[in-house]
Amino acid sequence: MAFADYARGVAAHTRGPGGGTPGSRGRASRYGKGRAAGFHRRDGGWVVAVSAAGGRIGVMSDAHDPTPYDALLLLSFGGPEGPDDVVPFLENVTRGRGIPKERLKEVGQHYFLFGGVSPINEQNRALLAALRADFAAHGLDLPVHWGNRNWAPYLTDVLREMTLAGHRRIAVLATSAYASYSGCRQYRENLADSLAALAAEGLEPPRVDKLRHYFNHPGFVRPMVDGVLASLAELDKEIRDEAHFAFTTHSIPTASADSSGPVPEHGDGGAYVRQHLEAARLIVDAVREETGVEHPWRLVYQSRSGAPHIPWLEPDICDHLEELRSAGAPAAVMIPIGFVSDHMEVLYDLDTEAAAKAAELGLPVRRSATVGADPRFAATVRELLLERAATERGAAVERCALGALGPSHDLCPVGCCPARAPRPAAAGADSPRL
Ligand SMILES: CC1=C(CCC(=O)O)c2cc3nc(cc4[nH]c(cc5[nH]c(cc1n2)c(C)c5CCC(=O)O)c(CCC(=O)O)c4C)C(CCC(=O)O)=C3C
Ligand SMILES: [Fe+2]
Repeated sequence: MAFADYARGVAAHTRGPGGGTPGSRGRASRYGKGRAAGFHRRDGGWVVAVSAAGGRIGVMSDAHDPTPYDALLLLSFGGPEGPDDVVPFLENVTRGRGIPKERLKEVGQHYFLFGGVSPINEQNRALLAALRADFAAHGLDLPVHWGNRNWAPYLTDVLREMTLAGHRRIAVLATSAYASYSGCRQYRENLADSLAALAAEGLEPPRVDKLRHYFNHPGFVRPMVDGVLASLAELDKEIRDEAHFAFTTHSIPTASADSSGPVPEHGDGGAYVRQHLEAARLIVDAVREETGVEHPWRLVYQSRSGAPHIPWLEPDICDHLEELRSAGAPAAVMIPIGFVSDHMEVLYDLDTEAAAKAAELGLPVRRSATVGADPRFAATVRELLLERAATERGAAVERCALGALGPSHDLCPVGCCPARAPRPAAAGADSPRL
C-alpha cells in the first residue's frame, strides 16, 4: 500500500473543537478539494493552518514549527530484558494494586518462556529510531527521548536528564492509543510522580503535554489494515472470505471501562469500548474497500487479571474462539488493535495461548501485526506533535481523524478516567501545574 493513499476510502476529514471557523470546514486544504473522501495527503502534509479570519495561511507541515516544544518524550510501559529482571519488573507493575500472587507467578512464567525477555523495549528502540528518522527526513529538528513507567530507562531518570539538558516544554507520546485509567490517566499519574520527584531534588520540572489519543488516526489504522490483508492472504482461498475478525484488546474492570471517557457519555464500556469499536469498524470498512468482502467481526478481550468476583470486560479471546468453532466459522483473524507493538501480551496471550486453543479446536487462525515502528505511525506522531504545537501557539489547525468520533481532546478534562484513589496526574485540566 502506497504511503500517499493510506487514508483512502475510509477518510472523513474532521475538525477538532476550536479549530478554525465554520467557513473553512472541509475545504481548508487545496489538496483535499473535490475529492470524494474529502481528504488527501501530500508528503504527509494534511495539516493546514487557518488564520483567525478563516483564510488559509499555509500548509503547516511546510513550516515544521515545533514551538513551544523543545523535545518529544516517547513514554511506554517497559518490560524485562532478562530472567533476573522479571520479578522486579512485575513488582513495579503491580505495586499497590493487589494483583493475586498466583496471577503474578503465572505472568512470570509467560516471560520465562521467552528467556525472561519482553520484546517491548526493543520495539520501542525501533520506534525511537523511526521517529528520529522521520523527524530528520522532514526537517524537524527536535530531540526524541524514551522513558518507561515500569522498567529502565525509567521515566524519572529520563525526565531528569532532559531537565538538566535544559528542556522546558516536552510533548509526550504514550504507546497506548485509547482512553482508560490504565491506558491514559495512569501514564499521567506517573508523569506527575516523576515531576514531583524532580522538584523534591531541587530541580525546576519542565512542563509536559500528552499528545491526544490516536486510535482513529489513519497512520494507526492503515498499517493495521495492511496487517489484516496480509493475514487474510495467508489463509486458504476457500476459507478466506468467511474468516471472522476477532479484534482484541486488554480486558479491564467493567467499572473502569464505564468511567473512561472525557465524560461517561458513551454507554456501557465508556470511551474505552466505544473507541475500540470504532477502530474495529474502520478496519472492517477499509478491508471491505480492498477486498469487497465484509467480514463478520466482534470486539473481544485478553490478558484479564484481578480477582474473579470483580467483573472485567468479556468475552475472552479463547472463549470467543470456542464460540466461533461451535458456530461453524471456518477461520479467524485475531487483530490486536489494543496494542501498539507485538509485546508480551500479544506474544503470549495471543500467539501462544489463543493459538494453542485454536489448534485444539481445529480452527485456522492468523494474528495480524500491530503498528510497531511503521513509518506511517512515526509520521503520525510528528503530525500529532505539530498539530498540538500549533494549538499551543494559538493557531487553528486541522486535526486528522477517521470515522464518526472525531479527534480526541488535547487535555483530559477534570475527572477523566478516574482512579479508585485520586492521585495527582500531569497534563490534564486537573493537573497541579500547567
Ligand atoms: C489497558 C491496558 C494496556 C494497554 C495500554 C498500554 O499499553 O499501556 C496494558 C498494556 C500492558 N500491560 C503489560 C503488562 C502487564 N499488565 C498488568 C496488569 C494490568 N494491565 C491492565 C491494563 C492494560 N495493560 C490492567 C487493568 C491490569 C491489572 C491491574 C494493574 O496492574 O493495573 C501486569 C500485571 C500482571 C497481570 O495482571 O497480568 C503486567 C505484567 C504490558 C507489557 C507487556 C510486555 O512486557 O511486553 C503492556 C504493554
Ligand atoms: Fe497490562
